[in-house]
Amino acid sequence: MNIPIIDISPLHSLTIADDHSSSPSSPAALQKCIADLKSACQSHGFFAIQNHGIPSSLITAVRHASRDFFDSSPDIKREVTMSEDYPYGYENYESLGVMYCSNGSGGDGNDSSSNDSSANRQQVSTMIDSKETFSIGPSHNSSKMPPRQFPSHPSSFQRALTEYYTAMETLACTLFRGLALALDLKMDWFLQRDVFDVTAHQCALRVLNYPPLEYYEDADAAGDETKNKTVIRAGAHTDYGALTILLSGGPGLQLCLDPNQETNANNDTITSNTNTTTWMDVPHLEGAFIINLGDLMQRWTNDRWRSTLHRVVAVPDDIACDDEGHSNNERRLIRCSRRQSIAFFVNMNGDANIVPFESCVDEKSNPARYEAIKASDHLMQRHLRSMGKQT
Ligand SMILES: O=C(O)CCC(=O)C(=O)O
Ligand SMILES: [Fe+2]
Repeated sequence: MNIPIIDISPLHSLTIADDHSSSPSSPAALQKCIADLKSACQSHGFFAIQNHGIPSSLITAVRHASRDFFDSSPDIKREVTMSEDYPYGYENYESLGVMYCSNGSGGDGNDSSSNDSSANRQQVSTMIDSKETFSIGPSHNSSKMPPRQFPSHPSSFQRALTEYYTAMETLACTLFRGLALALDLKMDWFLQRDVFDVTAHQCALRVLNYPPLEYYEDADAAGDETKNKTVIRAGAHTDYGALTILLSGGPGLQLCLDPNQETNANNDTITSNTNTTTWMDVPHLEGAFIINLGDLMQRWTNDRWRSTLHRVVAVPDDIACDDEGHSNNERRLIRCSRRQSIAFFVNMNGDANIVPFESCVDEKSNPARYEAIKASDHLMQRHLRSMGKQT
């Protein structure tokens, strides 16, 4: 089983057709694209997109600028940090990571949205797991978010992130047209001024850096799924907003296929039997973006579309023998290279009123499961919950 790969070129011509400067792509190609989107949103809430229109030069520029930033001195990196007043900037998560046997376990237990019961996990050793991120918010004042701040170095950082952010806004609009049609809404439904407006949305761009890591594994564990250690780089979680446009930094992203993952968009009724938790590898496809739906979209669609639990695990890139006498096949040194990802979290206008879509509600057979909520209140609720503060 794999996530679907969807060619979104028909959505671009749909946009161009709007201003009558070009003929739309064939109706059949558009219909297939919409049907593929609908099916992916209902089944996994995850899909890859091709022909997205983002120039590879822009992607390379952000990758390089972000690598140079994370390679800078701690002083530079801490010039702009996340605080109560500024929910963006630099964050360094140095938590005590824990390795588990992969006997159906998952999650690092650090994330409040992780749904594992620790009773069923077998801890085999501990290690320091680290991840650094830098985020920016919208540039416009009417988003009610604080103005953007950048570190003084590298000089290319501000420009690369700013340009990438703008390109992602455009891609989000293109995707929203397709998603609206998949929900039997008018093509520009999501792009209304009081729903997702380029002068009022609260999208966030985050560059992520997972440093390289090394650990030992018993030689007899190699190839044995029940003995292999699973090293978690980002704990199991769902994303909060409408959708995420992810440029993955290599293999390691996994989504939860657990049929017992009973979750709603508030994430407050998650249950999971860890013995049956199944994680599916999301393939790393060079040149494609991974799209995953967030909790807000699940809420909006009255649980018809899915915000799926996902995590990042370390994937060994080579297995070397320890040069300190552990080459006798007792222990193997596992090396995992650095991972750099770029996530664009598509959040609606703060004031957007999120009421389950009529097309997803039936008074008798499938009544609305959620009250109306302002998009900014939903984000705040999810944020507070992730910090362990119930709302
Ligand atoms: O690093 C990745 O590829 C995934 C990151 C992620 O899921 C997130 O930041 O929400
Ligand atoms: Fe995520």
